[in-house]
Amino acid sequence: MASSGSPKIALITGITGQDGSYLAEFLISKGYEVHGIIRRSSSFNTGRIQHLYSNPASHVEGSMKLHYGDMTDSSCLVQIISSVQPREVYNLAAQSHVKVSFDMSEYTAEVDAVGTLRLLDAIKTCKFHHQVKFYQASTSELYGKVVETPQTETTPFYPRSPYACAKLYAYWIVVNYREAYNMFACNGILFNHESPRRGENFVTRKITRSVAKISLGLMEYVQLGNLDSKRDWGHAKDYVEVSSFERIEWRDFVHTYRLYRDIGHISVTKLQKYTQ
Ligand SMILES: C[C@H]1O[C@H](OP(=O)(O)OP(=O)(O)OC[C@H]2O[C@@H](n3cnc4c(=O)[nH]c(N)nc43)[C@H](O)[C@@H]2O)[C@@H](O)[C@@H](O)C1=O
Repeated sequence: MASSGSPKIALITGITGQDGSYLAEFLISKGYEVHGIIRRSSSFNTGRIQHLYSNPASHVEGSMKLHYGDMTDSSCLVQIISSVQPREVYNLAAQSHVKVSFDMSEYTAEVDAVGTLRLLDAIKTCKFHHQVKFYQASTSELYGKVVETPQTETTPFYPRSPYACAKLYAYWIVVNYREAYNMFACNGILFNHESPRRGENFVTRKITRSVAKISLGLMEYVQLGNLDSKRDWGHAKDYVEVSSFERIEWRDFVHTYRLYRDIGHISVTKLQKYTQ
């Protein structure tokens, strides 16, 4: 167990993604020992965190350690939690593409919904549920067919995709673990957030990449789908910092939400601390 002088230990699922990479950077800059779970792939999938290796050429890890695992594999989650002994767990792993969730709905539910349960259960199986702070990357897609605008923590959910339905289960299982086991478990409901590291099949990167290609004469036009969609956009770097327990410890979170709202975002970053 880490003593007070030891670095804080955080485990991030989805560390190779846009948010995972920014969160890893942020926590490392705060002196954390960061562990990440990566899926085995025949090609390297660590492009976004490559610069966090102490020696990128040889993949020698610095204050970041990677573990092979998968949200669909309970035993590997138990094994990783028991060996890492994290104090903070950030669950950012997901099949995160809304359109793809209609094509791969069962897989989306396995990873996004049951995967969250597996991770919580792994923490409990290891008997770490009273010492771990757990953050769940929740989503504004829970509001789906919105019931009121702007949305707040009390706005009813109305999910409209297999992705949103899976994330709704994850949201409630986190609440349930908090209430049933008195676990410090939080949901951060994040609206769209973008960056140069955004996946290329999300609409922002699709447009920016297409514009670049058009300007270079490599493409004639870009074809889009539904142009009536409305989104609230922020920068991923800001969003993960607000979501980290590093920030929550020194700032009242509801105040942070108000700050966000007051400066023009309708983003609701909801972190529900358990109440004794
Ligand atoms: C908060 C939420 O945010 C993200 O979900 P998303 O908003 O669906 O992401 P997007 O950037 O792919 O789409 C934005 C909107 O733009 C529409 N759209 C039109 N034409 C195209 C088009 O050609 N491609 C794409 N991808 N979208 C298009 C599309 O139908 C949608 O209405 C994920 O992080 C998700 O994980 C999450 O939690």
